[in-house]
Amino acid sequence: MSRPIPCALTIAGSDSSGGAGIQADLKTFQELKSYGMSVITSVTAQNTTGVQGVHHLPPVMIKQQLEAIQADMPLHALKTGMIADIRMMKVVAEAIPYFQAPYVMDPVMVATSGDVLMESEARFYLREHLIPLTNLVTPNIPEAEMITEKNIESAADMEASAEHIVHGFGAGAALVKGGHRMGEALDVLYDGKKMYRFTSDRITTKNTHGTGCTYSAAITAYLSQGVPLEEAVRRAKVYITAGIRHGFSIGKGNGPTNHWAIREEGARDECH
Ligand SMILES: Nc1ncnc2c1ncn2[C@@H]1O[C@H](COP(=O)(O)OP(=O)(O)O)[C@@H](O)[C@H]1O
Ligand SMILES: Cc1ncc(COP(=O)(O)O)c(N)n1
Repeated sequence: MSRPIPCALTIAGSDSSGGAGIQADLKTFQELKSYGMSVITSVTAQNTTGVQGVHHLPPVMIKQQLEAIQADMPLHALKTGMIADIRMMKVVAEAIPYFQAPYVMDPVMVATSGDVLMESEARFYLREHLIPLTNLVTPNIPEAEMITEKNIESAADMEASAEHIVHGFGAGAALVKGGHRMGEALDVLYDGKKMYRFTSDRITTKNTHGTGCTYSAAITAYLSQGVPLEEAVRRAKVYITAGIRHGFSIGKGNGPTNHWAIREEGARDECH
């Protein structure tokens, strides 16, 4: 009997330049051999220099997309990215339990370019109503600080933040990403029992558009294939590191990650 095809869903915003959002997620699912599906929350007019315009889809249309998938499609893991306001978050929060699949949340608040992608009052709704539904939350340092309302200076602070997000706000697990610090690119994972550290060398590059989207999509793809959480993060860290190392210098601003890198590199494991 042939194995069922792993199916992964992204609920996120569209990035017209193809580096972040829905486009990054679907490229990652495809590259990692999961069947990719999408629910679009907002359409952004965006390129490597920033976000020029945003149009939010009506919540009823987000609901319809979710119902279309629920009615017909198998699903083995899902992720959320940009969900800009409370009305959209409500629709997503109602739908998640019906999928009965691992849920990875990338709490997208501000783009690499500095453009705001989530209304400020929606942050509290996300914390109270969406985080408790997650199997994993993947904040970068500014997002983790926003969620816990505590500053992060050191690696120990990152670990305390991950614990706080799990025990204080009910996430299944938390991966606090250190892309915004100096030195080694350290991420910490806390799964409610154990703390893990994932590190790679820091790569000198401006091409980091879509790194958070790509990383959480890679974790989601591996989870859809039944890979356990810690191993899924370990493999996703290898994927994103290769993608950043071989990022594209296209456009005038922050170029995107390279989804072919891992194939071309032969999955060289440079993370520990
Ligand atoms: N310059 C870099 N060199 C190596 N890894 C990086 C670099 N910048 C970010 N990363 C890694 O990319 C992933 C995404 O992290 P981060 O940039 O913090 O997320 P976000 O895109 O959400 O801001 C993390 O694994 C982080 O450690
Ligand atoms: C539609 C959309 N979703 C998410 C991001 C964040 O991505 P990043 O912070 O890595 O640029 C983005 N720029 N656009």
